Amino acid sequence: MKTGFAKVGEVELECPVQSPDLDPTEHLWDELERRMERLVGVGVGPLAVGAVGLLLLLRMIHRAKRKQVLQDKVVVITGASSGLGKECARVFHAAGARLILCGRDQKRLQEVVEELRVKTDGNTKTYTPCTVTFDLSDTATVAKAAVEILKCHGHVDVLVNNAGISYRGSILDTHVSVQKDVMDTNYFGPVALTQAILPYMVERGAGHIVVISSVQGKIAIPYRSAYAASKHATQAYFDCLRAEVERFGLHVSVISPGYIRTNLSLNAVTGDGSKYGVMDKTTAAGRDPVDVAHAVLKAVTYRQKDVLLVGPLPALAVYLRTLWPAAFFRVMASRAKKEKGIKEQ
Ligand SMILES: NC(=O)C1=CN([C@@H]2O[C@H](COP(=O)(O)OP(=O)(O)OC[C@H]3O[C@@H](n4cnc5c(N)ncnc54)[C@H](OP(=O)(O)O)[C@@H]3O)[C@@H](O)[C@H]2O)C=CC1
Ligand SMILES: CCCCCCCCCCCCCCCC(=O)OCC(=O)COP(=O)(O)O
Repeated sequence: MKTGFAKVGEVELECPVQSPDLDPTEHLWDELERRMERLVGVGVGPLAVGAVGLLLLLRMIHRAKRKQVLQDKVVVITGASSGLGKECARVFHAAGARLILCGRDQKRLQEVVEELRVKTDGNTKTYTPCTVTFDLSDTATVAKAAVEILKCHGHVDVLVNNAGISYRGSILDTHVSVQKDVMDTNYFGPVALTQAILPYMVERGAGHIVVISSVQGKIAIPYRSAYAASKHATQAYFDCLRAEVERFGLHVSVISPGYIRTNLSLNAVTGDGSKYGVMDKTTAAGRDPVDVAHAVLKAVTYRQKDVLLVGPLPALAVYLRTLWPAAFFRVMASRAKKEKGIKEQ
């Protein structure tokens, strides 16, 4: 699909154009005109009409761009059975992508497929997703899973490495095997999957790899050693990848959210490998996964390289870690003592 220019008054706007003689944005302009006429009809002032018109115009341009980037594209999502992965499945499906949903539990994946099978959007051609079941922590089987994935549609346009597990525990009480397990799921699994699919993307000279990291990929907080380490490693690996594959026309997005309202804390492991099983207040008060899924879609649409999705305090912590590390370490040490109920000297 090419990019062309649509003229509105004296302003030239960049919009996607399918071919020189067929402009898919034409119906958008008609719709905009209809809506404006309706607004003028109910007596809204010209300035308000202009503002609403501009917003509608921006939304239409965004939708056209999204369609251009995602309609019919093959999108693989790991951890699609729940939480953020499930929401990503919903938004990428609605954008017209051909989905390949991955997880360990075929029954739960199938429930997502059934939900999406019946959901169709009038304006967008949608597809029934495929599923591939495998355990990311078993890196030996990931290459086999990649073959299954590639069999679905013959190629992959977008790989969303979303699956992950969290951890809670003090380093003193944590088995090294737990450190390794978290690293396998959150780091070596996505690395193995990415490296199995990458040669096919390079061969086609097209592809976008997304990884869901965390703000804990940028700052390390106490009692999260295994998780923060896996996310720091993730950030580093995918930053290297981005630089290395740019010359093949491939794109890499690292998404680093703060707390999201999912089952992440319920599913987290502790220092002895047992399930934490608690819905933390921070998780319950986190962002709506739907909003985060839309941010992932936006990162793919606009090829954003590094997206930090946090409030002002964690954002400040990220800058503090770089610009004034001593202050950051003080805050973290004090946080560690507070969590153990130890009074500051
Ligand atoms: N929730 C939050 O506060 C935040 C989450 N994130 C990140 O978002 C991502 C998604 O997590 P979220 O949706 O919150 O949590 P959930 O626990 O709801 O989802 C995790 C998903 O990962 C899958 N998964 C876990 N272990 C494996 C494995 N060994 N092999 C294959 N799949 C696995 C699970 O699938 P199944 O069990 O069916 O196999 C599940 O679908 C993670 O990478 C997480 O680190 C980042 C920042 C904040
Ligand atoms: C001089 C001014 C100092 C101000 C410093 C502010 C320091 C604030 C600390 C902020 C810490 C933010 C931690 C955020 C953690 C987070 O959002 O993690 C997201 C996840 O990945 C969730 O995982 P978890 O398993 O930990 O729930």
